[in-house]
Parts: sequence; structure tokens; C-alpha cells
Amino acid sequence: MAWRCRRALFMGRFQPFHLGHYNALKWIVERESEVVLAIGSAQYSHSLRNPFTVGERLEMVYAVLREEGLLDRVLVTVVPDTDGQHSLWVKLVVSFSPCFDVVYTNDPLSRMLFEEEGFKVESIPFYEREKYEGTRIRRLMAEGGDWAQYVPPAVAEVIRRIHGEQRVRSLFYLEAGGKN
Ligand SMILES: Nc1ncnc2c1ncn2[C@@H]1O[C@H](COP(=O)(O)OP(=O)(O)OP(=O)(O)O)[C@@H](O)[C@H]1O
Ligand SMILES: NC(=O)c1ccc[n+]([C@@H]2O[C@H](COP(=O)(O)O)[C@@H](O)[C@H]2O)c1
Repeated sequence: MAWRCRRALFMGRFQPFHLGHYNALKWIVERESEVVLAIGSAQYSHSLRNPFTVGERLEMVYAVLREEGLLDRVLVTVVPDTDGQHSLWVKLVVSFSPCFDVVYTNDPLSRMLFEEEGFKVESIPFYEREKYEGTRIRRLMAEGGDWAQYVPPAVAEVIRRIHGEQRVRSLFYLEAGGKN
């Protein structure tokens, strides 16, 4: 592969940024000179799948990068979804992102779309996936469980400041049709 900029892309929704994402990021940073962390589904918020705004997710990511001294190795961008127009999405990612050569993702659709556009795609080893999964952590928030142990402390601080747990609980109630 001809390198253009020696940078890797790490894509995700990060709803919220949890310890699985943190371990994945550290693993990628060890293998690559620079990483572009791209926050996807940027236009979405206030749903159970995407409760946090892209601005709130940026706060979570920067809190971790600052705390871990990673600001000189990781660039951050945000990318909206193209909602079904999959053939346009990689072009949008490219235009919203600093240059990158290789993509790290476990999402099969993202892999297919990036490979079709000629990008090298790598899988990420899962870190204790039974614990560190966004869907599970959001459910714990909705049920008043101990979600904070599954995110970096700096992220827990952001979520508490924005009353994220209360929001997820309300969304759970709304999306269940006000029945639970
Ligand atoms: N525990 C984990 N270890 C390593 N990589 C992970 C882990 N959890 C998620 N990832 C990877 O991080 C990327 C971004 O994931 P994403 O933001 O969708 O989080 P998620 O935990 O899979 O959330 P959700 O359950 O909301 O879909 C994906 O490639 C995903 O496979
Ligand atoms: N057409 C599209 O908008 C399109 C296609 C594939 C992936 N994506 C996005 O890429 C990200 C993939 O990350 P996950 O690993 O979090 O699923 C998500 O934000 C997802 O919505 C968008």
C-alpha cells in the first residue's frame, strides 16, 4: 500500500465513549503514528441508541485524550450519516476528516464501504465485550445500575455534568411508549 499520510481512522458512535473504546484506541495508537478518531452519526441525539449530542461526545473524547496525554497523537472529527445513501458516505468521511490510509472498524457495513473505495480495513480485538458495550451501558443508565465503572472516570464526570443518566432514563420511558 502506498502511504499518503500515515494515519489511521477509528470510527464509532461512542454513545458513550466507554472503556472498550479506550482500550481499542490505545491498541491502535500503539500500532500507528497518528489516529483520526471520527465520531459518526453526528446529527443524531436524544434517542435511546444515540442519546448524546455530537458536542457532548466531543467533550467525552477530549476529556479522555487530555487525561491520557494523547492530544498529540489523536485528531478528532465528526461525520454525519447519509441515511441509506451508503455509496456517498465514504466520500463524506474523507471530506470531513484529515487524510488517513487505513481504517479500523468491526462494523461489517463500514468495512464493505471503505474496501469498495480502496481503503485497507483492519479489525479491532474486542476487549471484554460482555462488559464494554454501548447498548448494555445505556441500559444500565436507564435502570439506575452502576454504569460509571464501564467508562473512563473523565467520561463519567461529563455524563454526570450533563445529567446524562436522567436523559437516558427519560428516553427509555419515552421509547417504551411511556409504559415502564
Ligand atoms: N469492548 C470493545 N473492545 C474493542 N472494541 C470495541 C468494544 N466495543 C466497541 N468496540 C468497537 O469500537 C467501534 C465503535 O463502536 P460503537 O461506538 O458502535 O460502540 P458499541 O459499544 O459497539 O455501541 P452500541 O452497543 O451502541 O452499538 C466499533 O468498531 C466497535 O466494534
Ligand atoms: N451511510 C451511512 O451513513 C453509514 C454507513 C456505514 C456506517 N455509518 C456510520 O459509521 C459509524 C460506524 O460505527 P459503529 O461501529 O459505531 O457502528 C456509525 O456512526 C454509523 O452510523 C454510516
